[in-house]
Amino acid sequence: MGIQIAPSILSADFANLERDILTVGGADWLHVDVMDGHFVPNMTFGLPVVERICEVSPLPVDAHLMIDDPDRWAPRYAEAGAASVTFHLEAAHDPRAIAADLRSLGARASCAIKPGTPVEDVLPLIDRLDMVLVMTVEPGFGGQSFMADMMPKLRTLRAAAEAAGRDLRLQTDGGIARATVGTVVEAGCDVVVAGSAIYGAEDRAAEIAMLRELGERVHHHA
Ligand SMILES: O=C(CO)[C@H](O)[C@H](O)COP(=O)(O)O
Ligand SMILES: [Fe+2]
Repeated sequence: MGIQIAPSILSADFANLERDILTVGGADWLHVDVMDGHFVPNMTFGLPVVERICEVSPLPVDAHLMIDDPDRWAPRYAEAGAASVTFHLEAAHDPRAIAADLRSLGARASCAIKPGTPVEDVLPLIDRLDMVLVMTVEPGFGGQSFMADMMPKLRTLRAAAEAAGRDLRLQTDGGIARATVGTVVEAGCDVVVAGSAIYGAEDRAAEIAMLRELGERVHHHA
């Protein structure tokens, strides 16, 4: 299996979302950041907008929910059409129940941890999850610097998934660009989110291809 690229529309032009969604069609997922102004100090959009994004996107939608009360809201994003739904462990009351709800709605279940959250907190859940997101910035904003000190979390998760015989995807989000994609893939990441690196590029399709190539080079040797 190769690596997957997930452009984050946080760095798109929100007045021209459909146009900007269509410029990243060569990727694998469309990464959609939902922020509620409570769990993170920033707001984006909610269910009605994500529902329309799912209708116009040629790529499967990877919803990253930076919101309080995912127990209540995460299943709604699966119903809205997201193929993968990531909730934050720090906000979840019953993460196992959320994961089960998402899967029963036909979505992939994914759990994210913030930089300050130990990887040990998510390890007991990996048999219920399709993906774990290791944040490589504090969630809330695009364009921040990559935190290389999160790489041990990826190594621990990759080893635990292998030991359990689990086909677990590992995603990283925040500060990923040409200079850092090899670092995350080498540590075990196979789903790479990039916002400013892709949307800030003059040729977005070429940037996606470049990130994929740089990641694959490391992936095959890892
Ligand atoms: O979840 C996020 C921020 O909380 C975004 O997905 C992330 O910001 C991507 O942007 P960049 O690649 O510019 O760091
Ligand atoms: Fe994100």
